[in-house]
Amino acid sequence: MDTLKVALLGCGNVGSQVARILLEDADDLAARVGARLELAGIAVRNIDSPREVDLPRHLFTTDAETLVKGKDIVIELMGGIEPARSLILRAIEGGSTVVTGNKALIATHGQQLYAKAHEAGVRLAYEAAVAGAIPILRPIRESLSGDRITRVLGIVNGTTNYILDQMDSTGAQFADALKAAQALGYAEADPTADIEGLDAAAKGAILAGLSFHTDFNLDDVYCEGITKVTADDIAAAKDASMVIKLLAIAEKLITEDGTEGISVRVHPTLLPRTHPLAAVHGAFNAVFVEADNAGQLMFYGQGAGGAPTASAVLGDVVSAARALVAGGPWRLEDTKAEIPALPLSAVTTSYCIGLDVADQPGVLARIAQIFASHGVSIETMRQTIHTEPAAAALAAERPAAELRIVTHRGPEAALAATVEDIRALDVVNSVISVLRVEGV
Ligand SMILES: NC(=O)C1=CN([C@@H]2O[C@H](COP(=O)(O)OP(=O)(O)OC[C@H]3O[C@@H](n4cnc5c(N)ncnc54)[C@H](O)[C@@H]3O)[C@@H](O)[C@H]2O)C=CC1
Ligand SMILES: N[C@@H](CC=O)C(=O)O
Ligand code: NA
Repeated sequence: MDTLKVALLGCGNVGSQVARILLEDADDLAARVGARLELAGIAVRNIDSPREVDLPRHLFTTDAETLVKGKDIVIELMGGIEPARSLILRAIEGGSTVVTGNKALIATHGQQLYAKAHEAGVRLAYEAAVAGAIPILRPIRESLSGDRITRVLGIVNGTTNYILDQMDSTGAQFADALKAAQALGYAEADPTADIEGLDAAAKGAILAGLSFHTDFNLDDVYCEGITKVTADDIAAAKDASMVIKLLAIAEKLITEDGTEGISVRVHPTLLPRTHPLAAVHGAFNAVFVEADNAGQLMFYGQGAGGAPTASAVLGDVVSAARALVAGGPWRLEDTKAEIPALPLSAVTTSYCIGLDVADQPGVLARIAQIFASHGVSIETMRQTIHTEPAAAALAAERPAAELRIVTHRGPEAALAATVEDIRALDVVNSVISVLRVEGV
């Protein structure tokens, strides 16, 4: 039986699990591939760092550049842009198949990497980059390639879903929930990427690119993270039988002037508790795909964590290794559509606006008048009289009330302008929160 040489770059949460599976399941993998996958080496920063998985010391090297030379398959699990990008380019130029889980890299330098892989006739696979263990990229790229996708909507970041879920179900504080997500191996090396929505935005760009056969990168994605979501927002959502989730949404839209475009956005979103995505707990992810002929599909599973993500990496490795054994050519999509990315202002959505207002006659009428002036229609309005007035109300020395207003769907630009005009009203102490609503 032939042997395929595999280099592994990075031995953290995911890399260590990939190494474990390559060694423990070597016989099974060989039977599935038709060749043995020989782990030739693992590039690390420090050979003596403690690791969760016990791996043979002779495999470790700090010389990643030499390790990638002459390998059939290079697996990149270091994360970050450099030196991951240069090492991947070197591997591609050397004729190696590359498997990576690095969404930050694919969403920023994907086009350069695909072009190089295309030129070299090698495969670049990254199923682990989006929604961890969930097979989502291959179904979009292959199973749905005969259909027309119109919308992709999902929870694609495990860390933020874990944090929001803990805050909702146990009343945990944001910082404690984040620490737990880090300890469980869900968070990025710098968790800012998770909580500011950038990780989900990178995944949104990748999903949009494959779904709409065009090139998108991180800059095309409107991105809002969860750092402004407060315990009060979560409690208010609960009162209204809603839940807050960080969603990535990519959809095809026709603008007012008839132009077709794609909107890709990531933001905290209110969903009814009866919505299927509301039942996605912990670090689980779920992605809805809507296509012209298939209708609605939902993909669900573990979106983060060492072993689940390693499963997706190994899936790509086995698939690429089989292609190498069969000696068949690897074809990437040749022709791309050129559908523009649309700004957030082109989107139609619904808002839930939380306001701290003066509790006095005429306030509701003045607020309602502003909605009317922007053509935004109110669906529900809920008023709570503060037992403990907010700081802004105390400063204004007047009784205060909290309003939660949910609008009907309307143009994002009109909704945003409405909020700005309301913010300027003298009877409004503060705009407590603005959350978009889906699924109602
Ligand atoms: N942890 C997760 O749940 C998931 C992670 N990913 C992606 O997989 C990749 C790896 O993630 P984790 O394993 O969680 O990260 P990690 O931070 O646990 O591991 C990365 C490892 O690479 C090593 N490394 C970094 N730069 C290096 C260099 N120049 N030379 C040698 N070693 C270097 C680090 O020392 C560390 O041990 C990232 O791109 C991440 O976005 C994708 C899906 C899920
Ligand atoms: N940090 C990411 C890891 C998987 O992509 C997440 O929390 O989802
Ligand atoms: Na995946």
